[in-house]
Amino acid sequence: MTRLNYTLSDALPSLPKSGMPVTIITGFLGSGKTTLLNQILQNKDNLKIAVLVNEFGDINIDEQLLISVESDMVELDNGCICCTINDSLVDAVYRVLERESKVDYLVIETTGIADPLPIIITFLSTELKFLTRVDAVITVVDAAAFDAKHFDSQAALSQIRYGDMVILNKIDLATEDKISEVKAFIENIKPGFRILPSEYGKVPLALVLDIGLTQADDYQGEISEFRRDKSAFNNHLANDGFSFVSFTSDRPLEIEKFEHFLTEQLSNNIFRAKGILWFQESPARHIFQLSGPRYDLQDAEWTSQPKNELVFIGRNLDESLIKQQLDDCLAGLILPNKFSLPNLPW
Ligand SMILES: Nc1nc2c(ncn2[C@@H]2O[C@H](COP(=O)(O)OP(=O)(O)OP(=O)(O)O)[C@@H](O)[C@H]2O)c(=O)[nH]1
Repeated sequence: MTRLNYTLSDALPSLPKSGMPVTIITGFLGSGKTTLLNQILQNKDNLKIAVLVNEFGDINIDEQLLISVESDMVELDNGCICCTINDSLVDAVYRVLERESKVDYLVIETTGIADPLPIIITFLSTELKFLTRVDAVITVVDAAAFDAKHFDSQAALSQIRYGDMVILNKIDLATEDKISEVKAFIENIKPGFRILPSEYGKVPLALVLDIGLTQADDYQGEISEFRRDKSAFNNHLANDGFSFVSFTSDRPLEIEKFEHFLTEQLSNNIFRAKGILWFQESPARHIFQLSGPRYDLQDAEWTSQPKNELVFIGRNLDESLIKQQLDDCLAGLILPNKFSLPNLPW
């Protein structure tokens, strides 16, 4: 990946202000949040950035996709912090604040189906308001996939409504007309909104970190409502109807069978999939990404025992069917030599 010409020491001469600055990266499934986070981490210079990654599913794929971050700087939280807010989020932020080596900045990546509002409110209305400063809520939008139906997801709309700026990502995949259409849609929700077009999250860091966009006073109404009825903020998953299916295996897949699964069997209610794949035919570790109609595989090296780890996210998923289809992609059992049958005398 190319390094940006901006360094953080150029960009952020004024750090720190009061409280640890926090940037919340939100945006729908597959829009490019982890890609943006990787860009930030690759260009962070000497700034000590801790990241809090919240993932929907029971396998931490994002952790394995994050590059150039010291492992002790990542806090993980499976599930969805917007649904289990307060305690787990507050605890995770405390763990960051209590680190021996001082952390300069915290970046949070929410799940793609998270409503960012409860997360923002947790920072603005709990004891975290004395310890941190929400700098900006950045919404990553897929310029090619987003449309006025916003994936039939309340959370996707909330991500725009409660963002402080939009990174209009994947412009390489969108036509000029589509980009204008998405911009107009966003403008309509938030007139005058800052919209930054990008490819693979490549944006100058000075435009995304320490920009002081979040105005706590704007949230007084929501904070009162939240204090009155927390549950109203917690039911988006039921509304949006997303679920996940995860699959792991210590046996390799067969490439041809897996391709057949992708092209012939994959149900169209699967919106997003990601994982680490092991193919019988290849010594490489393959990073698999599927977002809407597109998928790709990137080669990497194994740093641990090869295995398959996959998560599928969508609506009304048939878990047993997906697992059966993937089981059918596994290579046949190969008996290790020591278990092979001896030459019998007859
Ligand atoms: N063509 C293209 N692909 C992109 C761009 N940005 C990200 N991608 C790809 O889109 C896929 C999803 O990107 P991620 O960064 O994992 O998306 P995410 O928002 O973190 O996804 P979730 O964690 O599932 O919500 C990956 O295959 C990325 O390589 C872009 O600007 N152009």
